[in-house]
This record gives sequence, C-alpha cells and structure tokens, in this order.
Amino acid sequence: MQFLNTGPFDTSETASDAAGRKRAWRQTLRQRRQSLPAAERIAAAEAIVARVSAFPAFAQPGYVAGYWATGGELPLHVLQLRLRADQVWCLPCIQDDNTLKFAPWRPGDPLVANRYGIPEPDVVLSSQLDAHALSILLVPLLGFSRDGHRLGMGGGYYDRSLAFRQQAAAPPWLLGIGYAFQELPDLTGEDWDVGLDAVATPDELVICR
Ligand SMILES: Nc1nc2c(c(=O)[nH]1)N(C=O)[C@@H](CNc1ccc(C(=O)N[C@@H](CCC(=O)O)C(=O)O)cc1)CN2
Ligand SMILES: Nc1ncnc2c1ncn2[C@@H]1O[C@H](COP(=O)(O)OP(=O)(O)OP(=O)(O)O)[C@@H](O)[C@H]1O
Repeated sequence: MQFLNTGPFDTSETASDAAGRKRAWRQTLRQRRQSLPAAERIAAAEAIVARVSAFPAFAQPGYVAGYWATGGELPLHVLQLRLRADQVWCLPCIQDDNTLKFAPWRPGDPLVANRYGIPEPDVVLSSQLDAHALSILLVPLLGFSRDGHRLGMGGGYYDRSLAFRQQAAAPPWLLGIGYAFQELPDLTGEDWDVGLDAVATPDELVICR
C-alpha cells in the first residue's frame, strides 16, 4: 500500500492526512478555476490549440476524446473547431459500472445530462467506444505534477477506464489539460492512478515520460 507521504512531507503523515491534503487541494483549485477572469479563459481556449498540436501523437488520425468543460475547466471548443478531417471528436459517457465510454459528437448532435449535469452525447450504448479505440484522450484535471500524476474530481472515472494503460503502451495517449496554476509539485500517486503521458497548459506542453 502506497501512501502520499513522500517527498518534502512529514514521513509520519498518515493516509487520512494525505486524503485531507487532497481534499484541500481540490477545494482550492476548484475555487481558483471557477474565479478565473473571462479574458484569461478565452485566451486559454485559444492558446491550448498550439500546445495540444505540438504533442506528436496528435498528428495521428483517429478518435480524439475531449470533454465538455464545466466548473471552470479549460474550454476545448476552439480546439474541436480546428480538428483535421481525419480526426473524430468524442465526449465521455458515464456507464452504470462507473467506467467511461466515448461517443463521437458534432455540434447539433443530441445531448443528455449525466448524473453531474454534464452534457453527454445521447447515443445508444452500441455506438459508444471503449477507451481502447481512441488515439488520444484529453483528460480534465484539477491538479497535475510534471511527472504525470493527476488529481481529478475524485470519482475515479478516468483511472477505472484507463487501468489497462498501467500494463499497456499507448495508444490511447493520455494528455492532461489544465491551467499552469493547477500544477502541484508535491502531488504523488495512488496504486490505482494511471500516469499521464503529457500535460498541456496554455503556456507549455509538459512531456511526463
Ligand atoms: N467536463 C468533465 N467531464 C467529465 C469529467 C470531468 O472531470 N470533467 N469526469 C472526470 O472524472 C467524469 C465525471 N466526473 C465527475 C466527478 C465529480 C463531479 C462533481 O461535480 N462532483 C461534485 C459532487 C456532485 C454530486 O455528488 O452530485 C463534487 O465533487 O462536489 C463531476 C464530474 C466524466 N466527465
Ligand atoms: N482501477 C480502479 N478500479 C476500481 N476503483 C478505482 C480504480 N481507480 C480508482 N478507483 C476508485 O476511485 C476513487 C477515486 O479515485 P481518485 O481520487 O484517484 O479520483 P480522480 O482520479 O481524482 O477522479 P476522476 O478520474 O473522476 O477525475 C478511489 O477511491 C478508488 O477507490
């Protein structure tokens, strides 16, 4: 069992201290993300296009999973508009077993709200793709470290759906998306965490391994 008490933290930190630290980070970062001025959010949506495009795997054709930005998440609609003809934009769909599948979505296609009120493509299960079928996933995050650790919303959806990447090489490539202020140098991993291959912020593309 691996705890979060590595690095500069007191080595006597317990698992519940670590959980409390993660909770505090989540609260602070959610608030900071929500309160970002609109002008910065707009600039970020533009700037992220060049950063994602610099990721070598983005040159490959195939299914690109994004997300429908909510709660102050970095918006991806500019990126979606700039996809090439050989790339198909997909959005995550939460399953009954708390994993994610992914469905192609273009503006105008029907949407339905999931359990958190986030829009998902309104398509039958047989039209939804398993994460294995994707060439790249743009993964939403609350926090990240330069070595590819990710702090998410706490539902474990991405870790559960991408567990196979702990043993298998890409694709799908996992590219975290966030603002530079979401970097947490002291973020460490849990046993079930699936590492990110890279993180794109409006300022830079960080290759994690
Ligand atoms: N845009 C987007 N879509 C996504 C994710 C995401 O992080 N961002 N997910 C990434 O996993 C999945 C959904 N996971 C989520 C997990 C928690 C909450 C959330 O708001 N939790 C509230 C409690 C809400 C409730 O219980 O009803 C909270 O933490 O306060 C939202 C989405 C799939 N789709
Ligand atoms: N592969 C897995 N199998 C079963 N449960 C898992 C798996 N991965 C994560 N979980 C569960 O999900 C819970 C939340 O994990 P974690 O706090 O790492 O979420 P997160 O990555 O921040 O959330 P999200 O992916 O939804 O943004 C954990 O308590 C863990 O029990």
